Amino acid sequence: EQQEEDVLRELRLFLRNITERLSLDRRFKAFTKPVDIEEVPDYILVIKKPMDLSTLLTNIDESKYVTVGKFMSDADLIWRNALEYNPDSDPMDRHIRHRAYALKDTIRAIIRDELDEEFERVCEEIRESR
Ligand SMILES: Cc1noc(C)c1-c1cc(NS(=O)(=O)c2ccccc2)cc(C(=O)O)c1
Repeated sequence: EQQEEDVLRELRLFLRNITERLSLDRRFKAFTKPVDIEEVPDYILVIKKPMDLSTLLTNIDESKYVTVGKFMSDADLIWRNALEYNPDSDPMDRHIRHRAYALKDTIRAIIRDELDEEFERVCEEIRESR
């Protein structure tokens, strides 16, 4: 009913705000768009579920996330994929891994500081009721 739509709208605003802030951070430029298959042809052979910040934003707009937890699983794919595809000790791989870990820590710090547990519990109840 209307209250549920109000909660889901507030969730979309919260998640859009986080995603846009991450996209503005220069450290995360390589995570803003899907990895370019022309540039990195074997990427989709290695990475089963590509994810990036612009795709997160589209998913939010399409009401794909009913809880912060569902959003977090997709957001975590971004840095997990980067660690998986760039495991070597050469400087380029190390550089993208440092940014992947910075993304992981930044997402968790924002959620810990800004997500109201009671709000997430209400979102979980809506998910279970659907
Ligand atoms: C991400 C990612 N995961 O594996 C790799 C490898 C990367 C990655 C991919 C690219 N090149 S790209 O054309 O696919 C692109 C450019 C700008 C925004 C988004 C993607 C650049 C870099 C970089 O560090 O600059 C990293």
